[in-house]
Amino acid sequence: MAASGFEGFEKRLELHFSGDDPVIETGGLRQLDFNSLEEVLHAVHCTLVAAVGNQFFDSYVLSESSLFVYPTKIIIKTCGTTQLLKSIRPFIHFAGQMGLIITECRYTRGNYIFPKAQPYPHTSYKEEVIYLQDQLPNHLCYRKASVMPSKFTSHSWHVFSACDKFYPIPILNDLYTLEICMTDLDQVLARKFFKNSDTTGKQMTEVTGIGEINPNAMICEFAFDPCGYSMNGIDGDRYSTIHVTPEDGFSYASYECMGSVYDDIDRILQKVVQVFRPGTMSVSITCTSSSSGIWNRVVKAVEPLGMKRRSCTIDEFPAAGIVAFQTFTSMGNR
Ligand SMILES: C[S@@+](CC[C@H](N)C(=O)[O-])C[C@H]1O[C@@H](n2cnc3c(N)ncnc32)[C@H](O)[C@@H]1O
Repeated sequence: MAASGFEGFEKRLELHFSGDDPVIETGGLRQLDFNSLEEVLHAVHCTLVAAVGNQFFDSYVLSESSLFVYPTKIIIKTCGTTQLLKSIRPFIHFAGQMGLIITECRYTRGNYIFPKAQPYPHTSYKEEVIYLQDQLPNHLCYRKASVMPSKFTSHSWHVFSACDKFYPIPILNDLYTLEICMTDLDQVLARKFFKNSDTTGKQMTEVTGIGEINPNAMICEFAFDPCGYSMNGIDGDRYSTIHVTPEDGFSYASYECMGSVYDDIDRILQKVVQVFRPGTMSVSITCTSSSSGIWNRVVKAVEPLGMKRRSCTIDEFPAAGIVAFQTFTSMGNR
């Protein structure tokens, strides 16, 4: 942990693979054994603390955030001073042993609160991109790196994506990835993420209202000592995940989910804002269809709760599709 405080902002990596049908039908990457996963996490400098899965995917709560393993996709997000990008080579290696080949890589993150505490290769975005370029095989030939700005130096969105020659144009579907980063949490609400001697993660999920964000989700949570909270939600083939650093001075919370444009995203956003009442919030949506205008629904959902939109930036990336990055600040009535 950094001497200055805990770095809540996560680094997030999404890797896609392809292979023969029999490999995928028998579980694909879900067949990765425990020792292999431990080896990858050792390189990243974090550990497994809880796990739950269903017929579609496996989810793991980590000492620093979360890991999701689908048959042909891995999503791993880690915070603190972890070295997330060091997982790329081992994941590609273990997937290769199963006959799976990487087809796509996406890396996203916000702005570190304590950038000077980050170890190599996370010392700067430039260094991260050089490292990513070096780790990925040549067949991922379509690559783009960009920093999407906002009005605040504290919130910008770093995006890198790479894919092979078959997928430069995203496959259109109704799915999106929603990534919310919140700072300056309401202090009264943040106190709920501090443990008493007998507080359980399950109690935090209930008391804070997190359990109401998606009542259909099966939740696997962990309460850290003396404070901090992480959870993974599983709802069919969709995941959601929340991580909370409640300490004053560097409080941070994140919410992420995979959703469909037909879902009630307004309700999800409103519940998330009500659980944390952040001073500043960024909302990033990655989707393949521009016609959905899903990002406009974000403004309509959160402005009535006393958040004002301060910026909106839109860009396009190979395979990932459209990324819309918006920032909001509280109007002060929280
Ligand atoms: C829940 S973890 C996940 C971090 C997540 N990215 C975030 O900031 O929202 C971080 C919180 O747990 C606390 N914590 C306590 N023990 C920890 C440990 N062994 N490893 C990581 N975090 C720990 C940290 O101080 C911090 O408040």
